[in-house]
Amino acid sequence: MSIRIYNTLTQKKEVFKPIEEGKVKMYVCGPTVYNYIHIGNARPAIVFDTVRRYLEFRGYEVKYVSNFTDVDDRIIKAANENNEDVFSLADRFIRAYFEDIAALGCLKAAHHPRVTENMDIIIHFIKGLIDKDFAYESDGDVYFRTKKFQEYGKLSHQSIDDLRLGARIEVGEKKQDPLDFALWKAAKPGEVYWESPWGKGRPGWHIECSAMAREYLGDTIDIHAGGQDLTFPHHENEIAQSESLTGKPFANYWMHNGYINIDNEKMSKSLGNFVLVHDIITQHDPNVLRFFMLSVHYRHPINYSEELLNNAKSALERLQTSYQNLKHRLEASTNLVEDDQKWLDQIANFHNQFIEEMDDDFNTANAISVLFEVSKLANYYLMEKNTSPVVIRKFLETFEQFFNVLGLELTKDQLLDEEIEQLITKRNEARKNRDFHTADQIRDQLKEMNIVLEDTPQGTRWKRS
Ligand SMILES: Nc1ncnc2c1ncn2[C@@H]1O[C@H](COP(=O)(O)OP(=O)(O)OP(=O)(O)O)[C@@H](O)[C@H]1O
Ligand SMILES: [Zn+2]
Repeated sequence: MSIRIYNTLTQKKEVFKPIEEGKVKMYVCGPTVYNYIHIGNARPAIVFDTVRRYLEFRGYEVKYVSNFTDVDDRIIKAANENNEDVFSLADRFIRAYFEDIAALGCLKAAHHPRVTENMDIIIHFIKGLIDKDFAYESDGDVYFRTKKFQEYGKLSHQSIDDLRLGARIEVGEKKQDPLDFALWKAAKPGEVYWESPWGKGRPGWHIECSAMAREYLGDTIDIHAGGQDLTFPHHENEIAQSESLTGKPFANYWMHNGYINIDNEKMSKSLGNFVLVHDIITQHDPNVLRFFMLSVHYRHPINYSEELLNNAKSALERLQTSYQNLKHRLEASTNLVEDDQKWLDQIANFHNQFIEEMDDDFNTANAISVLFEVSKLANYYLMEKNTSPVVIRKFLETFEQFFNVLGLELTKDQLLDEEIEQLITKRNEARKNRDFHTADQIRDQLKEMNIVLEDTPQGTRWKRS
């Protein structure tokens, strides 16, 4: 079986064929760093990190690049409001971004290029477009000549004529046609600027990604990704710029994640309806947030609520407990049992199912359902009187592999079911011996670990609070 990817460009799932066998070049549009990221911004980071992990699991060597937009209007505004210079503000939020996404289990990219460190290659790219008459200078600004790129609209499936209907030239813009967009913006007085052949200024947003993707990955890349809102105009413009310059396709597969919504409205900084990753990971294990995101297919919207996050927490804990119980039992299993093969076959079957689901456009939601099937089978197996280390190890390995592909952690500071049972037995013995001091100590120790005991005529019951 091969991996199939839903390609926004063709609006179809397509079999994935890399440009170079065994290698994948992948570019994911990164954040504009003027604030902490909210959980909507975290979705592309988590989703495409999982795509990368899965491609690596399937044997590809992935070169993953994700940029920082570290100069733009919003950054300049935030820096002014904060009485801080643009560079130090951007730097602060880049550091915060790395901390947040590392907590969420995202691997580092091969490169995290910043716009301000790639000004030469951006200016060079713009010059190339002017030389080919795909761009023109106008009073210190440079604009892309959109109508010259015949295929404009192919990613967002809109015709140039339709787009023209909605386009206006804003006050202060010096373009020749309403569809043209800025590649270089002349600096306003007092603004941060870079020298260029067109005077002091800074780049437009779209050109940055075209230039940096080409610099770090080449003319044509395999996968270009980002949130759904980037399809138009950002990615459409990236295609126009890159393909006009090189005459080659820019990216073979375009992937877009759906929104994180709150009360069915897109979470965004401008609407103020956001939950910062920075805050939420002080209250919840970041693994829970990652698990929550991956429980839904990446193209579907997620309506965020605290309740859903709590459900994700219990679901993840069920899987983790199952793993812990297996681990605990491993030491106690010595027998090779005759029907080992029957269990091993069932586990292998789940293994194949997991791969089938992930091959199908990275369906993490269904892959997680397979994990629950593995866990159900494991719990059932642990009820057997004789267990074999071979089978237990296979269960453990399966959990470890799948959790690793999803970027999730299996262990946490929690007592195993069997450890709890042992402590309860010890406590009951102490009570029988009228050693109430020890009995109380055990009860307190368990309480600290959020385990509540209830003594009933049938014996002691326990639950996690
Ligand atoms: N609510 C959301 N759900 C999913 N992805 C999102 C959401 N909001 C932004 N993104 C994605 O986050 C990534 C980083 O985007 P960026 O830093 O430009 O944020 P943004 O779109 O400006 O956010 P905001 O709309 O809150 O200002 C992009 O890939 C973008 O598509
Ligand atoms: Zn981009």
